[in-house]
Amino acid sequence: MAQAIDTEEITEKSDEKPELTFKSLGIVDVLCEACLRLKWTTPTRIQEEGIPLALEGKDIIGLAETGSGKTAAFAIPILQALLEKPSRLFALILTPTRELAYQISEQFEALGSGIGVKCGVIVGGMDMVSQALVLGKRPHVLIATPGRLLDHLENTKGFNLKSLKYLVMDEADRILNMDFEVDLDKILKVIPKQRHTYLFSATMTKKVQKLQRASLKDPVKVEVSSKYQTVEKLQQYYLFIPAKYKDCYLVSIINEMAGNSFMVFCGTCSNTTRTALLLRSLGVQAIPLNGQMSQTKRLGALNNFKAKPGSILVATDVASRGLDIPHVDFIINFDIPTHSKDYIHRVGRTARAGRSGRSVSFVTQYDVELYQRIEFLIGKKLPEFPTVQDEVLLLMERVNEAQRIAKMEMKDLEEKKKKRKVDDEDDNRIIPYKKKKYRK
Ligand SMILES: Nc1ncnc2c1ncn2[C@@H]1O[C@H](COP(=O)(O)OP(=O)(O)OP(=O)(O)O)[C@@H](O)[C@H]1O
Repeated sequence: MAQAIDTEEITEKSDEKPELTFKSLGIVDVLCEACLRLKWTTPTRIQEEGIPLALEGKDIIGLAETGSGKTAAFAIPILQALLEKPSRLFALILTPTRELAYQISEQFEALGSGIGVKCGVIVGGMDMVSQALVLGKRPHVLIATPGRLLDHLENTKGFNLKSLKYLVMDEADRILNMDFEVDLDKILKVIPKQRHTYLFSATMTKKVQKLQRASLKDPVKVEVSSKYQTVEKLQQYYLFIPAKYKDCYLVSIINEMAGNSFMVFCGTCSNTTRTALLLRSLGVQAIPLNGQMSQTKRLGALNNFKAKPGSILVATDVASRGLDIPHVDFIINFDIPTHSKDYIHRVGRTARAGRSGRSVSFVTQYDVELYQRIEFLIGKKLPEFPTVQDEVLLLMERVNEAQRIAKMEMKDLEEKKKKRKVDDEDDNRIIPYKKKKYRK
């Protein structure tokens, strides 16, 4: 009898799966401790599958849904390699937007705090002096938007691209669809062949495969989601509305769901400004974010939104990729995205790291085809968001007044902008050479 109990115990124990931890993936203690400080106890799937391969030295193409921890999937192995062979200018991370570049830098710093990692960020809109200052500090990890990066790097004294051991393209499909391909070709030529390359995104394109054939050495594909998968815990809806009532429906949903943090996506920069002004005149905390804003204003807007749960970020697709703001619980596609793939990234700003979230896409009589393309891409038919039109239209009078105020304020802003332009042109006449150089 005693014998039988023993055997049962042994069988039970050997059936147990060994606990999955960062340590069990081969991560050194100092980095495991950093993960624990961030309250990450278990690796996510892309980390579980990607990190061991990266530690073996493989090149990786990683596909995993939004909010699934791809940043750490490439950051942890790079930090571990850096710890083994400390060297300056060790890794170059390319990413499509400025906000994302700073976010990635913060994540590297949080994970690498125990090993004293130094990060530098170079983004569009920075002048040459600031860029030179960043490079002058010779960071271990350089995070950059591609832009004219290589020209700057080549012209910077003492900067040797040959020291780079790691190249990452975060949101790889987006980077490869930007206008920077010439730069990329150059970068791939200059960085030594024995570099390690990681391409990560929640969506992939043929271009990534092309690049892979052209310049990666036998990469391993780690696909833990399908190409166009949205997050399981995200409740997605559409809402069919006549174009002339759009504003009313937006205000109605925001009123009804007051207390939630929203991201409202618009198709143009000017619509983000107009919509934010309209919401503000109705007493709603709305913050615009678009690519026409200055670097300082963009970062300010984002920090403002992050610091104020319950507020509303009204943004173009400049905010659709990669931004990780855990408290976002509602996405509104006020203008339907023209590229269906952007839909996946936009709605992926909520329901991150296992949380739940909701999204609603406004579809007017002009958007039906675009919307059908989205449904086809994600492979599902979405339910309609429940609203009562009669109740929504009760807001009409207040919204009309807010529209009028927003229109006037837009006009004011445009006039101010025109005046600034004239002032700039005057400046140009005084110091034409300097201005030209800085504007490049
Ligand atoms: N192992 C983990 N356990 C718990 N949370 C994690 C873990 N790894 C990462 N996270 C958290 O998950 C969130 C999303 O991570 P990240 O921004 O890297 O996602 P992503 O896959 O790059 O998303 P996107 O495709 O939208 O860019 C972050 O807040 C991060 O802190």
